[in-house]
Amino acid sequence: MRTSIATVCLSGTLEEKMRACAAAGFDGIEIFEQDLLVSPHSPEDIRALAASLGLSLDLYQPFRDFEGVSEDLLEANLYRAEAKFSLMNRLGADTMLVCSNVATASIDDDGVAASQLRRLGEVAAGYGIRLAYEALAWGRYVNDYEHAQRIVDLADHPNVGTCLDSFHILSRGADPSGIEKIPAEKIFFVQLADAPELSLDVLSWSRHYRVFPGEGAFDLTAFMVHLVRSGYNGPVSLEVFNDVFRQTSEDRTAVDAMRSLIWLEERTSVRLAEQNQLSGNDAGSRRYPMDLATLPAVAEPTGFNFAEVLAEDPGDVEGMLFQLGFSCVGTHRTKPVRLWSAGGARVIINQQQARGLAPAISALGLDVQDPPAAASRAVQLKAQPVSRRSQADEAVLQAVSAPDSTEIFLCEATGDGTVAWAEEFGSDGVVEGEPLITHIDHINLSQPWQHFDEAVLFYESTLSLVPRASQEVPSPMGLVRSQVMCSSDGAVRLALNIAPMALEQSGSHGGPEYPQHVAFGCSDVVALARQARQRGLDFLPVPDNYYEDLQARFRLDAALLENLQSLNLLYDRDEDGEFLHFYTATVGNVFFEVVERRSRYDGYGAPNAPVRLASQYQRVRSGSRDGAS
Ligand SMILES: O=C(O)c1ccc(O)c(O)c1
Ligand SMILES: [Mg+2]
Repeated sequence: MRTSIATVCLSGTLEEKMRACAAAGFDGIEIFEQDLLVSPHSPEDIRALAASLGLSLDLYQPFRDFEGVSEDLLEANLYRAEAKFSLMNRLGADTMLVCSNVATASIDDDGVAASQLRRLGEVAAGYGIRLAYEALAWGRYVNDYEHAQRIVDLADHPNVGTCLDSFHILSRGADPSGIEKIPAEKIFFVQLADAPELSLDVLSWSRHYRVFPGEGAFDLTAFMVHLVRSGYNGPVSLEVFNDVFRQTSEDRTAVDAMRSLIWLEERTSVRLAEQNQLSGNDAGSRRYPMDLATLPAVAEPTGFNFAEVLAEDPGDVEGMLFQLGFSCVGTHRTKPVRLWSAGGARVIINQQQARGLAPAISALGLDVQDPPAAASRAVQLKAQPVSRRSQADEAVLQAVSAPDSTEIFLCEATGDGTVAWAEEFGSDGVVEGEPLITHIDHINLSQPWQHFDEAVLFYESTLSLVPRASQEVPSPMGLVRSQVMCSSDGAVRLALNIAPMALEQSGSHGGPEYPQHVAFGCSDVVALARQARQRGLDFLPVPDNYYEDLQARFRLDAALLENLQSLNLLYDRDEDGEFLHFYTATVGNVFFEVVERRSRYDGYGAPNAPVRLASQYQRVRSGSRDGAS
């Protein structure tokens, strides 16, 4: 599949955008006219730059408000078009996007629109240029791709074809299966964009909220399946108007964009094979002109192998682990790194390269079936491989860096509770006795607001974690958007939170910049909390108002309520079961949670999240670990 991207997707100058597209691995680009108009470089310079970067100039766009106009206006429009055709000849671009008229059309007649497009096609032919006619979802008379196609058919000129844009088609709820009926040679160009579900006028939705495939709610895989079946084999181009992408690093956005397209290509190939099998076609013998690349298929992760906290001075964090019932299993034989363990939960405390750093979650390990295949898939999806110094005889660990810079280690699942690498700590990683903590239940990673969509796409495409419904949690610093990403059996759960901006700024007055946490699963949270209290654990305090409300909502047994309140435990209940949990104080940028899931409770105590955020905020404000409790 030939990949392309519109320059309008990215921030920066035209030159910066082009370099970012090339570095991310795109085959070509669409030049958005505005980017050229404001550039100090001549069309010839841009042509030469594209050639030196190995980028084809697949499209020049947009040409607006052409068809359905009076004869006077048509003359002016043809004059305007001819200027663009000669410009395109200088650029070396041979396809121009003509979008349906939104402003100046006065004649609602397909015959008129078609004959005017035909005249434009005749002029274009003289310049060797093809016109791709696109129905904008808010076009005056033409806003539907099948309507645009009827006009292209009527125009009946070899230089006049269609541009399909998934946003305009899917935002209006149109059925994309009609794409298969369009002759492939009449599809001159294809643009892809996804979008979140929003109730908004379609123009504002399109201009501000488009996202890359896989980051929104549209079924772009189905769209692509119809496109492949049509026989189309031209560029598949991303055209994403997004307020955030336009103001953040173009290099980073281009990589996010490329990841979305590689992943879409894979899912399309898988969906096509499934559908061919269902309909009795032999998938292998069924050939379409478009070649679809695949990725190493990997099974979803089966559990957390470890969490790692980086800290220059880890005393407080290790103290909390001890208070929670963890034991120090050993120190690494060559590095200032210790392994702490309780049941199947392992926490690595790493003092290497931690100078000046407050404690923070730096890495997590996932159990996977085939670590090299999982790492190779992630790297093909543009994840940065992580290299860590290791001795010749140490286990080779596969790892990649997530967009939030957490390092994700892909570890071999052993199934018996041991881990091979623990040997380097002089142990098999299992501690004596029966700790109440059994495993890592979930890990919560704060995400800078501008990289949230990228993070969700990353974790879903590279690790096969599936997003659950997202939540909005009120906090004193603003609304916190929370997105859980989960393996299907819940063995791996990541909770991604947008860090509100106020929290970012709180770093300047000594508070946590992006506090993140590890939640441990436990078999008896009341007993564990009692033991932790005896050992002097600093619990996150919970206000009395919370317990009054809890009683009003759940009519708890008096003894349970007393237990909860005296131990700073939080509580939730739904049709599936009950959830009891507590939080520790925050040290640097990290804190811990302990949870007990009763029956089949599958959530995270969402109604309690505002209580936690407010209590943490109180502590940051009061500037002491004792807070206002
Ligand atoms: O929003 C617009 O005007 C616009 C312009 C060109 C396109 O290809 C498009 O999909 C939208
Ligand atoms: Mg478009």
